[in-house]
Amino acid sequence: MSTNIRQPKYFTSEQVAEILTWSLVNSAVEEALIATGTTQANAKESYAIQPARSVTPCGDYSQRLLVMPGYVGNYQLSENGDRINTLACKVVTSFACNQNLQPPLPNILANILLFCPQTGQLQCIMDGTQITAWRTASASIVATKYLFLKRFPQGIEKPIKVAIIGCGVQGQSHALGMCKTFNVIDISLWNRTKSKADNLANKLRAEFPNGLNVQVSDRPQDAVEDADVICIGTYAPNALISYVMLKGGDVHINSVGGGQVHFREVSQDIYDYAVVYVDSLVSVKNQLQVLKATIHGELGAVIRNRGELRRDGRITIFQSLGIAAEDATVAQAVYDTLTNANIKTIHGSK
Ligand SMILES: NC(=O)C1=CN([C@@H]2O[C@H](COP(=O)(O)OP(=O)(O)OC[C@H]3O[C@@H](n4cnc5c(N)ncnc54)[C@H](O)[C@@H]3O)[C@@H](O)[C@H]2O)C=CC1
Ligand SMILES: O=C(O)C1=NCCCC1
Repeated sequence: MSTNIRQPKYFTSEQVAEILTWSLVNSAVEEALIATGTTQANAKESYAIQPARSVTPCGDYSQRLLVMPGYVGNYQLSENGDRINTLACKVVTSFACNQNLQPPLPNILANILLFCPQTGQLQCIMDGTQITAWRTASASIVATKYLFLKRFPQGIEKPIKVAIIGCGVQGQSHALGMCKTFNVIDISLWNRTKSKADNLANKLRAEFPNGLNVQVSDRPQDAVEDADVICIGTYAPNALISYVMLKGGDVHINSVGGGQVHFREVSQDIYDYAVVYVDSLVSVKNQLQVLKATIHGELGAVIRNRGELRRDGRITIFQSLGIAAEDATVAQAVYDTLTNANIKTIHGSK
């Protein structure tokens, strides 16, 4: 039998990295968050179908394979772009031992499979390691914009002080993304091994030579004491920050670390005072049962103006679990740029 099946393209980590910019990733991730929460095909709105990811422990829980399928329908990658559909599946491993290898490997390694949404044929496999780092920071950026900066008259122009707790892959992408996207005047870094925070500080000073004050802190409490926005992403099994460490007034926390013992890096007393939003309520059922917090709603619902933004919530937490729709829309934007398809995507500086 003759066959029209074509070989999928393969895009390396270097090819993907060439394309990634904060404006491209932020708009793709915002679309994914908006689509999440509507699961029905709908002529007017975007929607997303993303079953709970499967997790296969490989020996013990510190080594896991996660499979994250997602379909995002009827969405736009840019304001004037056509409405498109994307079918993708990220296959990602999280092996905590990788950092001890010589030379070290990232703990989290990913590939994204992108399929033709009409035929189901595999179009390409692209490295997803960079995309995971960028899209997770980007979800925190979108959360900071809608849950925090929109509270103030200056909006995204408001000068802010940021703290980064954990300067691994996520800490680095959060620091760079926050400083590229917002008016960050001060950034404080803390990491268990101080040299990692020092390295990130040097990188930030080189990248933002004017107007950004970069500090390395000896303790988490020193890093967060003046912070408006805190980004925390570690494998810590115990709380690293607690309520008394926070400044009074408005504070927003992006909590991305899952870790081996789930979701313990922010203390219970902060959850008790905070208004908590998530990326996906479906994921909460599967992954967040251990968390003793009332989940107020999905970030996407706030963006769509369907979900209420609680005005009395002076402390907000964006509890990020990571969703397939984010990987799908970013992978689509990268694919379109690399292949010149749907080319009305937005580009910007790195
Ligand atoms: N929400 C999401 O979408 C995603 C969440 N993650 C989670 O983010 C977290 C960080 O991931 P990566 O940056 O890729 O890892 P990484 O290994 O690059 O960095 C982890 C950092 O945490 C610190 N750390 C580890 N154990 C600690 C402890 N007991 N106390 C204090 N600090 C500790 C390390 O010093 C390191 O700098 C992990 O929990 C990971 O599962 C990762 C990807 C996506
Ligand atoms: O969303 C993701 O991608 C991941 N989340 C938790 C850790 C592994 C990757």
